[in-house]
Amino acid sequence: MQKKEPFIINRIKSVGYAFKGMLILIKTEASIKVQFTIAILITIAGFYFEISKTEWIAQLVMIAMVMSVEGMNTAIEYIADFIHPEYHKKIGLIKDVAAGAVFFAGIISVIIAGIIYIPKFL
Ligand SMILES: Nc1ncnc2c1ncn2[C@@H]1O[C@H](COP(=O)(O)OP(=O)(O)OP(=O)(O)O)[C@@H](O)[C@H]1O
Repeated sequence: MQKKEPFIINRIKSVGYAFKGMLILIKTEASIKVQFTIAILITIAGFYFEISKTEWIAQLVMIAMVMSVEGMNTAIEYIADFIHPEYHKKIGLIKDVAAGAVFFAGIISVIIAGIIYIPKFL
């Protein structure tokens, strides 16, 4: 029987796997690369325009939201391609719906960015 590893070792390993997954997303996924670049630029803008604490919270939540949902979308695409690499209407629907979820987060983050930054130019 395999010896059960201590809880803390198990948790540390899980964080390691999650970190590896995050690096894979940033290094290999074009959409994540674009979103990561936008996240850096908008963070620089946050410092430049000295946005408020509430604006920082809204901005950071939206960065996390978009990148997390995009990561999940990528995982769904990987599963879809693994279980059915050939063309199938249902796979198309699954991928479209997963991409649609990212779109929700994307639209809301553009609106929030507008609420934060448009008044800085008026
Ligand atoms: N196996 C398939 N069967 C049917 N339609 C597919 C299939 N693979 C992809 N599609 C269609 O092509 C679209 C793009 O799929 P793809 O896997 O290329 O995602 P992507 O463009 O890389 O997405 P992202 O930019 O989020 O990474 C899907 O939303 C779907 O409409």
